[in-house]
Amino acid sequence: MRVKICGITQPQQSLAIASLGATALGFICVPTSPRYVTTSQIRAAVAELPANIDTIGVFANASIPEISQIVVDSGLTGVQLHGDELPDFCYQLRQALPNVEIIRALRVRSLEHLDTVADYTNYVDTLLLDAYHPEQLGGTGKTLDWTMLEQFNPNCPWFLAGGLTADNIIEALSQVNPSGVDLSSGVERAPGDKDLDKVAELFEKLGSREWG
Ligand SMILES: O=C(O)c1ccccc1N[C@@H]1O[C@H](COP(=O)(O)O)[C@@H](O)[C@H]1O
Repeated sequence: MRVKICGITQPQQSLAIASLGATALGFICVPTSPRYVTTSQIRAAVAELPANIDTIGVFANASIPEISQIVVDSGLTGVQLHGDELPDFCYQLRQALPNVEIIRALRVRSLEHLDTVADYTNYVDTLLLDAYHPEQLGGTGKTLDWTMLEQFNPNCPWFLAGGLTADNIIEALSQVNPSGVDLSSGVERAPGDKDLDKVAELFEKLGSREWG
């Protein structure tokens, strides 16, 4: 299972979190976020990491030239679109960045909202489901109603996100069957400052689940 730890702001933490077992690290490129990092901070973190770690830039309603510039300058392997980006935007981004993973994050308000997922699956590599919050785009610590996702089985891989922690990850995965999980505030001391003990506990829980 892919495990993405998002909202990294400190290069030394990115290496430590990768060593603990993360398969992907996320860097917030949304200027209003308390976890925002600049292109040069991302480049410094990416340079420290082994090549098998996916490095994902998180954007919200940025333009294709802006996203492309940051991806090229920092060496990111993927882009997470966390705003109101439409399927055509994902298609255009794919043309601009053909070798970069495109993850469309959907902030799910209701079961009906899940119907929009089918509009995206032809244009993205991966989906990500996050909880809806009326004032914040992400990193809210709010969980989704997992029972709503019991039958969720899109035509592409998907991450479960939203309020996941070492304490609730096993319960979440007993109800839904994602290709990966994505955690941010649930493994932090403060926004952007990851708690390595919580990250280690997360991987212990995930490891014990894999071995039954
Ligand atoms: O973390 C942020 O500050 C952020 C800002 C703008 C868009 C997305 C953001 N984070 C994403 O939110 C989800 C869930 O976070 P949490 O585990 O509930 O804290 C995650 O995918 C982050 O990438």
